[in-house]
Amino acid sequence: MSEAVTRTATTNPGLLASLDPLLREWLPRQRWFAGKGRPVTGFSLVAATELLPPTAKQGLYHLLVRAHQPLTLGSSPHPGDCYQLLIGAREALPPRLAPALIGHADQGPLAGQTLYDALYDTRPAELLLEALRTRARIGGLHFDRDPHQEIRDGLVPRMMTVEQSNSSIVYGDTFILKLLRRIVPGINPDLELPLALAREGCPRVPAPTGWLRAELAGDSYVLGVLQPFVQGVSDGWELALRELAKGEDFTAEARSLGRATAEVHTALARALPTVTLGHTQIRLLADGMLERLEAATQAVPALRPYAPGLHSAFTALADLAAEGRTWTAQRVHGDLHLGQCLRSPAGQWWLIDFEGEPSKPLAERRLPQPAARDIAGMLRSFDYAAHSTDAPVPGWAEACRAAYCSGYAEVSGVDPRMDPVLLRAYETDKAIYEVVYEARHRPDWLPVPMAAIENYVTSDLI
Ligand SMILES: Nc1ncnc2c1ncn2[C@@H]1O[C@H](COP(=O)(O)OP(=O)(O)O)[C@@H](O)[C@H]1O
Ligand SMILES: O=P(O)(O)O[C@H]1O[C@H](CO)[C@@H](O[C@H]2O[C@H](CO)[C@@H](O)[C@H](O)[C@H]2O)[C@H](O)[C@H]1O
Repeated sequence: MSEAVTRTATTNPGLLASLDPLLREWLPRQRWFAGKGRPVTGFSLVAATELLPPTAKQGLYHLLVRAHQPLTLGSSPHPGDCYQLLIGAREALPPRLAPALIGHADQGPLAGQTLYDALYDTRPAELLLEALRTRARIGGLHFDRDPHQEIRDGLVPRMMTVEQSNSSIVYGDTFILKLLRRIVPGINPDLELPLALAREGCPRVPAPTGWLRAELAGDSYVLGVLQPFVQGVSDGWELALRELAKGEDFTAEARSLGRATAEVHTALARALPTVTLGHTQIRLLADGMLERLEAATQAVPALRPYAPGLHSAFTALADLAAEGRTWTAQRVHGDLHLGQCLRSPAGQWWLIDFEGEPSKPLAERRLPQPAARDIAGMLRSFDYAAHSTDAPVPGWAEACRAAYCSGYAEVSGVDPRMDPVLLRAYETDKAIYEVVYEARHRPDWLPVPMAAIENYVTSDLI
């Protein structure tokens, strides 16, 4: 295997001739495809790296492929998002790889071969781990690791089957490798923040063991992060729904989650620069929220009747800044919700997935922001859980929200409820984001954030 990973890479633009017709069908169906609802008008190959010696029987290609999509119907094609793909080619697929099928190529260099998503396949997955272990460099792909953490040989890979925005492979219940699907140049917070937290010795986040980057035309792209796999965990979302179904209280867990969030925020504020936000910056923040509201009402017409009411949450924030109020901003998680929190059987909470909101530009995701942004995300999540159950428990979300804020205050010394205008602005912004997210990805869930939207415009309560 090490022979394979040290081979010189080749770039083969002809591959697209084989892939194009198949990707047009397959790519838009993937959960992680970011351009849903807009037709794909073509592809261009950003990079292609052969990871196995091509034989008549099997091929393995690491590809970065740009999908061209017009911004709106009839407009000119825009450069499009770039996706990371690991494409396998075989004469025929064994039944265990049926879920990975992309299609049968009938043109180009791979004509006659069956193409599939090779992350599901054992040998390609092993090869990625081996490359990280040996710090391999294959063409523009740089595999690296923390020299202080050992990566054992012989760990058996399995593809994760949970709903997620990227794709992850678990190795022998010891490591988890997340391969980012939509990739952008620059420092990715999904690697940057866990590395910074590891340096601070923060025990609430798994410390990165390895990482995969691409160096292309002077730009660096983070493609994947390997972390220790926390065994036997349940995520906060599963736990919350389980307790709700039993009509059980979740406030002890919510409080402990508030404490864990504050631990992470405190460590991030120590590890990376903080700034003070004054009138100008808060005005920009509020303007951004207003713009997102405007864009969301275009995308989801059901939001339109609520727009004036939602507007006031953002103007109230700008008004406060105009009166001279300032806020501290720091690096934050950026997309915190119950599904990003894992609880180990020993009762410890771990926070994962520091990518931020994937739809936002990287530079924006890396800006220091008030910690209230993450807190608002979690508060929304308790509300989501309460609205997603068949057996609603009156007051459940409110009690969890209060316990979470109390736990947060116990560790940080700051109770988020003391800043209701900021919290409300962030919660409203998050609920609007969720409306767009659900409309695009899970239309059946749209009523959940819509209920919150309705509530925000009819109540003053946080
Ligand atoms: N270190 C870990 N230990 C155990 N499970 C993990 C770990 N990291 C992620 N997971 C599992 O993988 C899922 C997806 O991870 P996440 O980082 O949220 O990916 P995505 O960005 O694709 O949504 C999580 O919901 C969790 O179930
Ligand atoms: O894929 P990610 O976890 O990075 O985040 C995206 O998907 C989430 C759904 O899987 C979405 O979260 C929303 O639904 C959750 C329940 O499934 C709920 O706990 C969250 O509060 C709610 O925001 C998230 O917004 C989106 O970015």
